[in-house]
Amino acid sequence: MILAADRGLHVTGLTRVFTTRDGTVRKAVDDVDLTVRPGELVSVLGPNGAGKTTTVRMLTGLLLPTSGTVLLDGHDVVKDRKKASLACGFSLGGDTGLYPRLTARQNLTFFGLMYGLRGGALEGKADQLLRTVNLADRAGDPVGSFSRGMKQRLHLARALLHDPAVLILDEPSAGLDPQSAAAMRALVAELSAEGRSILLTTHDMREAEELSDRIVLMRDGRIHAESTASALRLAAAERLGHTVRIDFAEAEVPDGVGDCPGLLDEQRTGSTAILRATDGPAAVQWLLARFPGRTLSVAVTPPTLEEVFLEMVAVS
Ligand SMILES: Nc1ncnc2c1ncn2[C@@H]1O[C@H](COP(=O)(O)OP(=O)(O)OP(=O)(O)O)[C@@H](O)[C@H]1O
Repeated sequence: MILAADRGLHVTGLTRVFTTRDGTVRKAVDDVDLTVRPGELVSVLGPNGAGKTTTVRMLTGLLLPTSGTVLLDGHDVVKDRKKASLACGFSLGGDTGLYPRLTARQNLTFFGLMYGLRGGALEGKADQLLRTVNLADRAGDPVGSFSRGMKQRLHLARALLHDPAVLILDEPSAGLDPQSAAAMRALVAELSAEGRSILLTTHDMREAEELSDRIVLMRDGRIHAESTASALRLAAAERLGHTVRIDFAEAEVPDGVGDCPGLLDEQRTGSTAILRATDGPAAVQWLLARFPGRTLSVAVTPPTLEEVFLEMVAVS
């Protein structure tokens, strides 16, 4: 029996060291702790080389950790490989993992057999998943003729064949056109709402912010920060300041705006000023008191997730 506390993904002290041919030792992943509970969606963001792919490969059992543990619904990915693989579905994208000469349905049938599905149950599951990922009308076409977006969707269907509790998705919408990417996000959100634990990597800040309960920022193999998108943005505001947009009810931004306390930067276009201030709410108060009845609208926003990310990358 799996205890409720063990459900989902639990990673402790995960470390992977590579030794290159010239003898250089590189810690690609360094002491990573991570938990994704049932129904939670966590996005891992990081610059190229941060260690995301190496982490994902260890979570899915494709790469042995140097040290640390990965539990998938309570099953150790190294010691209890079979049960762990039944608890986890993964979609790593790309051309590997699908047979190009087989049709979409034949691919799902093949992998379904490997998971122990048979006969009507297997056929039913394959049909249901083909509908879920919107490929029912292309079920009989060879996968080699599929676009990248169609392959991404088939990868996801493959990952769902055994109805896993944990889903690991490496850049699920990479390279997709905006419409296909939006459809993929909607699908991932549905799978999360079903109560699965989902961990995904992405370079798309909007995707991360839209989908995630929590965001993990990785750099140099380590977790640099982990929180909700809004908490990360608010914390960054203390360092980077807020953006204050103020529209005046007159043709031009009046003189004196530049005297706003804590001003870091100022841009003016016609009757609109966009300021960067250390304390946004205090700046708004000051502006409203300084220009009473002369403003149409004022909005204060913390740094965007992209700005949080760029700040992390800049600090080395
Ligand atoms: N097989 C390997 N041998 C040696 N070094 C490796 C190996 N695989 C990865 N690395 C190194 O480990 C570090 C992390 O790589 P990884 O591919 O995990 O990063 P990533 O965050 O997924 O990057 P990207 O966003 O480009 O996919 C990099 O410095 C990389 O060069």
